[in-house]
Amino acid sequence: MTRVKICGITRVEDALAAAREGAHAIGLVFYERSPRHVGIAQAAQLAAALPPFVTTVGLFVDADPAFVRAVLAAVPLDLLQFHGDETPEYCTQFGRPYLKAIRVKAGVDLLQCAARFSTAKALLLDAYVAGVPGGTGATFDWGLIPRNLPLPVILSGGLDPDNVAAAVERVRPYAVDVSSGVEAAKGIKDAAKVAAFINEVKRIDVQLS
Ligand SMILES: O=C(O)c1ccccc1N[C@@H]1O[C@H](COP(=O)(O)O)[C@@H](O)[C@H]1O
Repeated sequence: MTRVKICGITRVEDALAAAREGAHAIGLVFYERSPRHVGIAQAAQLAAALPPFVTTVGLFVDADPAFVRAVLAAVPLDLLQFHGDETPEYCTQFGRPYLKAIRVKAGVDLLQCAARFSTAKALLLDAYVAGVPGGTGATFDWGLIPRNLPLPVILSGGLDPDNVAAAVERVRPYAVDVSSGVEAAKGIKDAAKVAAFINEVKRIDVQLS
């Protein structure tokens, strides 16, 4: 079963709609320059609104460790997502499970990345776009992903209801992650697109089983 994370949630109704449609995780963006950025109080409300068994992921980009600790003290995050140039030592200092995002472009050695971030729960593979850390809606060449990565792969970068089935069929990731591809506007999810995205993942899973 391919898990689904819906990232960049800013409204309780969007969190509930994602959970209702079967999302396994939601992502809260603690990166001030993102149009999907949430404050600590808002994030606490979003996390509290979720039903059980939906994972709450906190996304950070090269954040001050004191800020990450402040978020952790106020918001019950299940998993941390580090989406910048963080080192393994930085990522492990919080004593929490984490995902390490790698922005993929030609020449990147993902086997080396997996060895470097062996303490991560998974590698989250996103498209490299110069000057923007993520949430770009850009895809990358899925052929750059080795078949024998020793960590689970969470595929992201420009996924949407129209391409996610092809992505799952090609990459066979542990999970897929989407932000802009299911939005009505930046930070506002489109419930119909979220439903279509998750249904496409379920459909291709059945077809591949
Ligand atoms: O969503 C954001 O605004 C964001 C900002 C900074 C870093 C990462 C961000 N989102 C993550 O980017 C990828 C791909 O997003 P998209 O589907 O292409 O829009 C995804 O992992 C989001 O979690």
